[in-house]
Order: sequence, then C-alpha cells, then structure tokens
Amino acid sequence: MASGAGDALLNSFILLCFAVIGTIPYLVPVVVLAIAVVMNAVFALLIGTGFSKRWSDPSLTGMQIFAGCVTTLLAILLAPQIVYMFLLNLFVLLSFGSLYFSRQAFFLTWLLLSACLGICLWAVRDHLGIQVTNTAEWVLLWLVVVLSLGRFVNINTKVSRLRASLSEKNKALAAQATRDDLTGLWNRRKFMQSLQDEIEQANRTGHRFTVAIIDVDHFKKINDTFGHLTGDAVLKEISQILSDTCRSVDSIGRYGGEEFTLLMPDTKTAQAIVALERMRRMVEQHNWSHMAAGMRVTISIGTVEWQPAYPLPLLLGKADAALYRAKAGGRNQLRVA
Ligand SMILES: Nc1nc2c(ncn2[C@@H]2O[C@H](COP(=O)(O)OP(=O)(O)OP(=O)(O)O)[C@@H](O)[C@H]2O)c(=O)[nH]1
Repeated sequence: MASGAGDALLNSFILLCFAVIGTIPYLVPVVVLAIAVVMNAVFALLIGTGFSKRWSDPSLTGMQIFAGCVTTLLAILLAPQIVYMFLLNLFVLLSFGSLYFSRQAFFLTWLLLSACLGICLWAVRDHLGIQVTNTAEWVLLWLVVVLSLGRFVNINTKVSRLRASLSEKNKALAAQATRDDLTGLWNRRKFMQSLQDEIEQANRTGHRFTVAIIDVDHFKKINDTFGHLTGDAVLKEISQILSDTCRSVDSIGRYGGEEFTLLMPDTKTAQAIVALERMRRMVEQHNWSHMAAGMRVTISIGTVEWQPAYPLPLLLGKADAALYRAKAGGRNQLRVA
C-alpha cells in the first residue's frame, strides 16, 4: 500500500518535471496525481477499516495493480510524447502481478492489458514519442511491448509452481508435526494440546470427559524374544485395534514407547469402563500368531474422569497412578483413579 502511494507520488513528480520543461501540459501531472490520491485514499480506507478482510485479497494487491494499469493507460492517452515512461510503468506493475496472481488470472490480465494498450497506442499513434512512420512500425512497436510483457506469463508460471509445491510441503510438514511416525496416531505434543483444549472447554461448559493411559504389558520381553521389528509391528497393530474400537470423536495418541493415551469427550467413568474393557479384551483375544507363533499380547489401562478444576498434570498423574495399580495387580486389567 505504502509503496503504491510512493510510486504514484514519484510518477507525478516526474510528470511535473516533464511539464516544467514543456514536453507535456501541466494538466497531466495534476490529473495523474488526483487519480492516485483518490485511489490510494479509497484503498487506505478499505484496508484501515478492516472492510477488505471480507474479500479473498485483504491487501487489495490485485485491485491496486488493476488501478495502476488503468491510470497508466490513461496517462498514455494524455501524454503520448513520453509513452516510454508509461510502458516501463506497465513492466513494473506486471512484474508484481506475475508474483501475485494465479496463472489463469495473470494470463487474462496480460490479454486484457495487451488489448487495451493496443487501443490506447492506436488512439495516440500520431503523437507517440517514439519514431513510428507507418502502420507496420506501429504494429511492431505494439508487438514488442506486448510480447515483452508476456514474458511475465512465464515467470508467473514458475512462481505458481513453486508456490504450489511449497504449499504441498507445508501440508506434509504440518502432518509430520502432529503424527507419530510409526503408528500414525497423534504424537505426544498434539495429544497434550487436544487434552489442554478439552480441559479449557470443560472448565467453561462443565462437560465431563475421561482420559486413559494404555500400556503394553511386558513389551521389553516381546522385543527381546521376537525382535524390535516385531515389537514395532505389535505397536502398529495395537494402535489399529484401539483406533477401530474407539469412537470417531475420541483422540488417541502415542504417549511414549509402548504407552498410548486416549481422550474420550463427553464420557463418564461408567461409559469409559465399557469402552476400555472392550479394548483390553480385543487386544487379549487378537490373533497374534501371524507375527510369531505363541505370541501373546495384553495391555494394562489406568483411567480417570476429569473433575472441575483438575489441571492437566494432575489428571495425567491420576491416570498414571491407576495404571501403576493395574500393573501391580497383575497386568491385563483396567483400574480407575
Ligand atoms: N519395538 C519397539 N520397542 C520400543 C519402542 N519404544 C520403546 N520400546 C521398548 O519398550 C520397552 C518397554 O519396556 P518397559 O518400560 O520395561 O516396560 P514393559 O517391558 O512393557 O513392562 P511393563 O510395562 O511393566 O509391563 C523397552 O524395552 C523399550 O526399548 C518402539 O518404538 N518400538
């Protein structure tokens, strides 16, 4: 915005210099400055009041480029003696456009501008400050400018491709930042974030929710007996069983090595016990023999229902203490805090 206003002032000043030395009438800088002042005031108002936030282009960059092109074409009509200055202006404006517009929008802008420029140059062909002695020369002049401007289509295509690949990579990075590599479940950070959000919401609404920590029993022995790769496969299969067994509104995370966490919104202890017991049974009864003959896998679970004003560490501490009791009680069982 500020650079657009600065450009308009600079252009008006140069036009004033041309007027002073007698190349163009004084009317030209006055008209160009007046248009620039009105347009910049409108843009400043739309941006400053936040009105432009309703549109897909809140900075109004596209509109400013469009306004700049219209003013420049008008200036060509008013001062054809110094047409080269305005042609250079169009180069600058389109260079911004090539970085900013989508491929289609930029291509259309170039086509429209080429047509309008042709009309303006034709209208003032007898006064152009470039030697044009016949129609053929005029056509060549127009073609040179239009094709040069068209090179920005190429630049814009490259920038659009870069932008698209950057946005793909950003999406992939965002997914990596929230997911656990091995199981595809939420990672610890994302789970803790969801839990904190749930606590804040529960503090406002008073809705209860339940959290569980699920730990694979004697997992070290599974690793030692069947190897780490089989251990990894067990973790993946358990995460699949847990995902398949819980509701779509529940969140499951991998809390640590062989520990998982489950957040069950709008769930009281009695309902949680039913769901968690089902998960425990599913793991216990799952057929693990396709991984290794005679392999048996069980899980222990500690669970706690959120109470008003429970902060996150206290909530997880209680679930962990319940898990500890489940382990101490012989494993493959559920304990409630
Ligand atoms: N294969 C595999 N093993 C892991 C992974 N993360 C942690 N572990 C292993 O999990 C084992 C956990 O062992 P412990 O903490 O002693 O627990 P446990 O053997 O399950 O015993 P209890 O929890 O008391 O039943 C350790 O040997 C870790 O090396 C992983 O991503 N893949």
